[in-house]
Amino acid sequence: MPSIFAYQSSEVDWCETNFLHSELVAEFYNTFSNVTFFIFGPFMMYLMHPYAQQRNLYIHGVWVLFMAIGLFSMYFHMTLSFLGQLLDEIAILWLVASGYCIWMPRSYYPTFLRKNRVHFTCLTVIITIVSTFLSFLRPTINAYALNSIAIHILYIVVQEYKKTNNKELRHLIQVSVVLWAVALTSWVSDRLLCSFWQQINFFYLHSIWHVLISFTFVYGTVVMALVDAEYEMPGQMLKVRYWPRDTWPMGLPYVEVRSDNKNC
Ligand SMILES: CCCCCCCC/C=C\CCCCCCCC(=O)N[C@@H](CO)[C@H](O)/C=C/CCCCCCCCCCCCC
Ligand SMILES: [Ca+2]
Ligand SMILES: [Zn+2]
Repeated sequence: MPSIFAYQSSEVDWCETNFLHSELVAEFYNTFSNVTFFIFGPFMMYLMHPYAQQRNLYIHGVWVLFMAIGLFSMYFHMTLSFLGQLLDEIAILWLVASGYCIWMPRSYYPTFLRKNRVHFTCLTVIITIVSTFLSFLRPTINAYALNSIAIHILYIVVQEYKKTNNKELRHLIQVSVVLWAVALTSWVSDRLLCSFWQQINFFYLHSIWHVLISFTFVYGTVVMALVDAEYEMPGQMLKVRYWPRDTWPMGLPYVEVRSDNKNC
């Protein structure tokens, strides 16, 4: 039985040809396409700092986990080791869990929790600890299980889309869903249609997934911050801004906190 650190000890192997560009890096493009996690992580931490100060400083932990995913994902694609695979998947699990604890609107909590965020956080942490142990049992299904969490997030986002008249929020939800749908199509296609992609020498779908899912996460956090603020930050208004310019057709969204003076 190979060591968990050994190159190619994972049962998962992505469509990109192994060791094509280097003897040390198994999947070159899949490894270096994780660079977006290292760029967006610290940058979003900086842009969202005023919001985190007002709402909850634990939000910075989300960006730390996001960067940890980039690091573990790089290690995984570089080695295709079992340890790399598990670290990557467990970090994703904890990122999703921390997103739930911070931003899940109370109206979606199970009724027995009576809209208590502390109790919801405890329940989420217990489920996440159990899932962390379960992830060792059938490692090949972990990624599919993680992707299926998107169905629940999508349900919440669609409900909030139907409720809101906020044009900025509606636009951000539309962009997030399109980004996520294209990202997921790339991920699934790399997994299931690899022989076709190899015939036409196009091995980049999983790299495209890395870039698109990191953009989805940035857009998704701004969506959740706006939804959450409607319930949890009365008297304060969140204004959506884009880096580097609000007027550019593409940019990184973030929120600015303003006092709501409509009662003055
Ligand atoms: C109210 C709750 C809000 C919680 C928001 C949490 C959203 C999490 C979104 C993105 C997570 C980023 C995951 C990046 C993974 C990158 C590493 C990677 O590629 N790993 C692969 C192996 O290399 C692995 O196979 C990937 C597994 C699948 C991970 C799926 C994560 C769930 C994505 C859920 C996105 C829902 C977005 C819906 C937007 C409207
Ligand atoms: Ca490969
Ligand atoms: Zn990956």
